[in-house]
Amino acid sequence: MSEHKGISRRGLFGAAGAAVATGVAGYAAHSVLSGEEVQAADNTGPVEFHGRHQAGIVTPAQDRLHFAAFDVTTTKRDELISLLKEWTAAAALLTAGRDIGQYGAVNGPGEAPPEDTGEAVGLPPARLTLTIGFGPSLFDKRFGLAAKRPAALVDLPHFIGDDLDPERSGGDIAVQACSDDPQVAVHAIRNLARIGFGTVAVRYSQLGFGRTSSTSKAQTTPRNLFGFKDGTNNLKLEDTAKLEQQLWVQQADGPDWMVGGSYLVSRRIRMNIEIWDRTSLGEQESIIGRGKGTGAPLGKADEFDAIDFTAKKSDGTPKVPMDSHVRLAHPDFNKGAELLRRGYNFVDGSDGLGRLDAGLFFLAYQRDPRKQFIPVQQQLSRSDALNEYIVHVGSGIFACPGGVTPGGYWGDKLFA
Ligand SMILES: C=CC1=C(C)c2cc3[nH]c(cc4nc(cc5[nH]c(cc1n2)c(C)c5CCC(=O)O)C(CCC(=O)O)=C4C)c(C)c3C=C
Ligand SMILES: [Fe+2]
Repeated sequence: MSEHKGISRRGLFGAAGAAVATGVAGYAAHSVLSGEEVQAADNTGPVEFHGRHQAGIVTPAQDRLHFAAFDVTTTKRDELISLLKEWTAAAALLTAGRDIGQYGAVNGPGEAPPEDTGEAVGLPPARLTLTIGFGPSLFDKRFGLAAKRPAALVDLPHFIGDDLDPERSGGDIAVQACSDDPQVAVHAIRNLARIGFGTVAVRYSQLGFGRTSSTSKAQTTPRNLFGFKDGTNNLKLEDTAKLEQQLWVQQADGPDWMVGGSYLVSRRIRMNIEIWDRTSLGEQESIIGRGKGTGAPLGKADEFDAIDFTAKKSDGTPKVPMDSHVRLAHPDFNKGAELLRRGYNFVDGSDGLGRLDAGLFFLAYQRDPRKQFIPVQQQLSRSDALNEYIVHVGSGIFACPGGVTPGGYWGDKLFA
């Protein structure tokens, strides 16, 4: 862990006097990290919270997720702004691996509830990132934001096969917490929800494990619950020119408050793994369009070989079938559209019918969902061979603004 001022969770006990209480809304203003991302060799270190873009989008995907969608329960704009300020100050501390508040978990007065819930005491930051997004419903009449709703923040259309649960869909605000330690991610969401009591309420939340995408070429490609490598042909942080083209909102796109930001689409996709597990290896590979062992495109040897959509088998049929997932999702068949996928596996117990309630919590960031997620999903929902094994049961779309500068707060340009 890097050296910086303030009380780290590791050095917390008895150190309350070292906290300097000058932060936003009474939160201890420990100095922020001095600049570039600090990467401990064992992935326990912090990821810089401030910057041009929010962390948690293109920064290397961590192994665990706690995603929460909130409804705003206050009707007062000032209260919402105050909460966003408090959340920002807390997020800067949490991502630096520190307790929140002036006194943290255990150094406050014995008569009052602790400022920090305490379950992360002694744990390192574990690359925690906290990423905020604003849903379409926030731009209704309540907070005077209707004129600031980005044109790209559309309500997602119904897709063929959707079986969405409204209680697992939507949300005024989303916070994505990613970390390599599940306790650190859960602690972050729990404390943000606690700070928000009376102003926001959790609408739904989702835990995820085993990232299903790489967002950096330095990462190995993980596997999803169908056992396939997932994230091979993803946007990666090294593709800087492509990121400007496909991921980050540009000045010309507008609105101003979204420049440097990105749009998040979340889909809770239930995977019928018991049926999948009775499907032959050859059939599974034909459905995805890649080999299960190597992750290579069908007809190729290596994972990162380019897909040859023209290659034919001896019987004249395409090696990568017409209804295979990778063919239908590929930019060549989607007017060049790409996504930065950042999803996680989930298993939420079983469903009472002997089946695991398991799947993929699909998260994808993009510059404009009208040109990216929506047309790609329209095509997939019509023709993807994978549809026999999956069903989309939850959905959200969120405008994630650019990064916070020191002294600023989440959404400051939106509320300016
Ligand atoms: C609308 C976008 C997508 C949804 C929804 C989606 C669901 C989904 N995907 C897999 C498994 C794999 N997807 C793979 C590639 C891939 N998927 C999408 C988009 C959606 N997937 C894209 C854009 C791509 C890349 C296509 C390309 O350019 O080649 C792969 C292959 C490995 C990889 O490149 O990542 C797998 C495996 C599941 C199981 C799933 C729903 C549960
Ligand atoms: Fe996919």
